[in-house]
Amino acid sequence: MKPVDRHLADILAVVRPLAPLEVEIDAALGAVLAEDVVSPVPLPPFDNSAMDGYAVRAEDVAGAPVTLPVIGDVAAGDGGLNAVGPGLVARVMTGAPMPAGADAVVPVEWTDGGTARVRIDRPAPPGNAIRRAGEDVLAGETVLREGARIGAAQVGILAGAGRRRVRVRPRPRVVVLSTGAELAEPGTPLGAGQIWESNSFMLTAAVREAGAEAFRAGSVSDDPKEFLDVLDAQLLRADAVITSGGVSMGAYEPVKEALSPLGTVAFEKVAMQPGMPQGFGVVGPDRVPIFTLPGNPVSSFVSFVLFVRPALRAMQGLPAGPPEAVRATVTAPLRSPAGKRSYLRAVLTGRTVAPVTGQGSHQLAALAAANALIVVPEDATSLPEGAEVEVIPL
Ligand SMILES: Nc1nc2c(c(=O)[nH]1)N[C@H]1C(S)=C(S)[C@@H](COP(=O)(O)OP(=O)(O)OC[C@H]3O[C@@H](n4cnc5c(N)ncnc54)[C@H](O)[C@@H]3O)O[C@H]1N2
Ligand code: MOO
Repeated sequence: MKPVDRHLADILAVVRPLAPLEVEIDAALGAVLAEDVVSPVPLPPFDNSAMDGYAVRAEDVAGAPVTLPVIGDVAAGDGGLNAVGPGLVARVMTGAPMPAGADAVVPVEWTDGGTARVRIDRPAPPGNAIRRAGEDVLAGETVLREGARIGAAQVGILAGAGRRRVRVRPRPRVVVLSTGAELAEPGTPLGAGQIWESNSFMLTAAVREAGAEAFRAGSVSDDPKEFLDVLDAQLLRADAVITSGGVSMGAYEPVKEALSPLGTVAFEKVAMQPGMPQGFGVVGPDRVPIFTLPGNPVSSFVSFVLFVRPALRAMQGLPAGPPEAVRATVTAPLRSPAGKRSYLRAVLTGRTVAPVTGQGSHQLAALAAANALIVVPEDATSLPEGAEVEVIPL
């Protein structure tokens, strides 16, 4: 059987980062930056008041209480300003440029709030309540680096640094397709021998959690011809395809039957539990990567975490490799098949990890109750309670 690490390496050798493109910052959320972003000006661009109050010369209010004449108002957005001469003050608002001559702001709470003359009750030291030009960012300073995921705060600084468009790697568009004659759409009644279709919903959600865009193409029955037709129609909008089911040893394995003759998708047994039957390759004229995951829901999910998520990271230009793991002490003895790496569903709490009840690869409720996978190495068939194990947080 093929080692897990080699299967991932084979996948990462094929997938490529998507070509960068320029988008409006409105549309950049969730994408990965494909350039360093530099601010053309200092931020803030000018010295300005941090509070509503009065721009003063600190030396004039050192002996407060004092009463001084107010020469006028400076609002946020005001341009041409009068200088504040000795013994004079100007009323200023938060964000307003500091008038020349003034070197401190007295908050309105420290005054009687006067508009022609103002009584100032407390002294303000030089620099009080002033936000200096360049205090956040210097002119020419890099505010975001290539490879950063763009979240709300990153959209904020793009706009704040005056950018309207930005170069990003787009979110990969991933088509998700389930196969199986037994599958009924959730929300419809179950017929004899049917189960509700869960994998396409779960994998679509997993794709979105991984920062990519997902299109759920629903499920097709066990007819390889129908599978190929649907795949063909979906390829137009796909940077990658994920299928579930139809890849093991049964009499009706539409995915394997349809794709094997192409010669571009390899179906292999990977030394892992769950998730042994795996397929990966490329399809269509654009050689779109396709992941054919096993149909058992837990197998599908674990395969996504181990193989598809790293590939989607690589397509976004992010560092890609095996999922990050931590070490923890296990609260119960563990068993694992010889020669396979097991990924047991578990609850990780601090530095201890407890396997959940229900380790079958059909036991989706147990997966939903878990927040981590315990990794049991290929050469271990059992581990005692208290053993230190590797754990992948989910
Ligand atoms: N004789 C053998 N039988 C099986 C082997 C084997 O090596 N020899 N491998 C087993 C393993 S391991 C797995 S995993 C499964 C993989 O099978 P397939 O990928 O072909 O998937 P199916 O047969 O279509 O389905 C398996 C199982 O999962 C349920 N399923 C499938 N799709 C969905 C879906 N979208 N939503 C919910 N549940 C789904 C399906 O009903 C089956 O119960 O093969 C073993 N057999
Ligand atoms: O890969 Mo299967 O997951 O062992 O049930």
